[in-house]
Amino acid sequence: MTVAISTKKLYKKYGSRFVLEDLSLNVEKGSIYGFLGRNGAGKTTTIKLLSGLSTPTQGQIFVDGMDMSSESGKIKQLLGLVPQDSGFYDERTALSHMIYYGRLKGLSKKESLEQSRNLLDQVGLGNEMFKKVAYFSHGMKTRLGIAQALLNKPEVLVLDEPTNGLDPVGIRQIRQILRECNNRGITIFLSSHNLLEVQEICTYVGILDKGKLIAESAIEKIRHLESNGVITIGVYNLSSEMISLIKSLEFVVKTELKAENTLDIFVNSRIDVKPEINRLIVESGGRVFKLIENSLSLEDAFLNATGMNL
Ligand SMILES: Nc1ncnc2c1ncn2[C@@H]1O[C@H](COP(=O)(O)OP(=O)(O)OP(=O)(O)O)[C@@H](O)[C@H]1O
Repeated sequence: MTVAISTKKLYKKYGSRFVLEDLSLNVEKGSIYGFLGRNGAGKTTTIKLLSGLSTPTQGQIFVDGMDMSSESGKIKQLLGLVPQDSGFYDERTALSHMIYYGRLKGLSKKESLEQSRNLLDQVGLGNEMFKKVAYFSHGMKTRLGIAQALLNKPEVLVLDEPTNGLDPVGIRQIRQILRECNNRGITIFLSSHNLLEVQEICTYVGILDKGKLIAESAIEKIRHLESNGVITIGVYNLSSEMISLIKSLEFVVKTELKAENTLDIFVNSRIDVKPEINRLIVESGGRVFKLIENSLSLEDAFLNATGMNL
């Protein structure tokens, strides 16, 4: 794969405490990479390192093949950052804000005006460009932050929890904007603790837990980390012997008793194993009243991977 961002054995220490340890991640060019982790896992710390706002205690960062330690200036040119709290000047209009940042990024007056107008249109703020930022909603500010990051045509867009605190309409707007950016070839790296969000938009996911990358993969594979489906079986006369028999099946990862006679069976198999489970129960004298299969959500995969549901 062609790599847009990679880190090699990255460590970050605050005081005597490591908040990132041995972090080696690879973001494929053209992908939408979801960087998933709980509060305090180290997502913002990583984003600051990737965008050159902070330096690692140890390890290396490469963006588009360039080493951050020696070429951070060039990297900053091709990377657009949307931090969690973009500092906007309340008294400026959206357009004057954009032009100001365009100039800071080295664009000429004309280029800056042209790009600013186009980008504000792209993020749905075309009709609000003469409004002061002070009157913007949280969602509008997030969209303005994205427009700002897109000035000077970055190849990679890095966003720190872009949908945090937004309502469903705001979330959908951001998702749409990011998809359009990605369709134009921009690689997207976004952090989130919202599993559904990541599942909805990302093609790749890395799961960060207490400063360590515990999984990184195409989203479909993460979903299949331990089990790729949950089969719920209801048996009128479910017994502990029947549960033991089910547990002994090769493709069964674990079981969870939901109610007196209902069992969730986490399976890892590419073929439909319901008939085999049904046969086993019936042959042991069980009277089955329900047998359904649900695919495992990313949340379940995440909880499995972090061991939080044990
Ligand atoms: N400047 C700092 N000095 C000391 N500790 C810090 C500093 N910045 C972050 N930390 C600590 O590093 C850990 C990781 O923080 P970070 O903000 O990267 O997590 P996060 O995954 O982005 O969390 P959240 O989802 O809450 O934003 C936390 O324990 C935090 O308290």
